[in-house]
Amino acid sequence: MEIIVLPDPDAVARTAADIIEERVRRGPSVLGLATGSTPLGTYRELIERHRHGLSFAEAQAFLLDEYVGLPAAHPESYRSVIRREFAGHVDFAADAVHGLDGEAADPAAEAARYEASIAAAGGVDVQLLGIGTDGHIGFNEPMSSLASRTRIKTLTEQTRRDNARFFASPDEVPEHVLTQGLGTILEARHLLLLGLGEAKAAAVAAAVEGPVAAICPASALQLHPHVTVLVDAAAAAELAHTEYYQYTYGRKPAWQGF
Ligand SMILES: N[C@@H]1[C@@H](O)[C@H](O)[C@@H](COP(=O)(O)O)O[C@@H]1O
Repeated sequence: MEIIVLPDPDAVARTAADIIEERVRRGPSVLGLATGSTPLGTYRELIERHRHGLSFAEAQAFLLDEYVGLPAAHPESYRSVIRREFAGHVDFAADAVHGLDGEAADPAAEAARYEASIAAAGGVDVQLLGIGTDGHIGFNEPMSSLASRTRIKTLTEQTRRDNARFFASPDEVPEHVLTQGLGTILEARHLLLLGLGEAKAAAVAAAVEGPVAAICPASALQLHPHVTVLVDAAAAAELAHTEYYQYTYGRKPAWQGF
């Protein structure tokens, strides 16, 4: 795991975009996209680079999760959010951006279909991840099995409160979601976890320096051979070993498989 502490959210966005750009330029790629506010700067940076020639025409993308019960056209469905914040501004081919159908009559069948389509694409090359204040990734809430696959989950009250800002009222936040499982996420070849702001400091510290435990789903990343964690100074505030992370970052090329 490489932990890179950067001065501010802009530096996190630029570094995340560097990693994604490097993979996209290397040839056909499969990107794993996250929603939430954390990756928005990265998406803005990638859109800007697209305006300067970076093409996503050979890339495919898979979303991490989706609310159950929201139609695709709802402004807060994750399929809408990704189109509005990123995919709609770059040149992905038609049908290259895949999401879960939150309105599927049979959520288990939808989850199985999604797993199969990720596999058919050859798996995810770079998976972008945010982190919830409770340590969730995707919508894998605390106590999710570290081996879980794509499935329906019930949101915690805390996550519903955290996400209420995107809806007209807290009651409108769906109670259920479909999410890639921790086992699914761990199959991506490179995991890129972003943490911004002091509200994430405790979750980042638990994920990176705490024990691997279902109480902090993001701690499952410690089991993966190629993880890059990009945090701003505020989100790094509760890490105990920042001196070491800064020291190593200055001494070897970042994210290239150390
Ligand atoms: N399902 C998403 C996660 O993928 C995201 O990481 C988390 C944090 O959101 P934010 O980045 O807005 O803090 O929110 C949601 O619950």
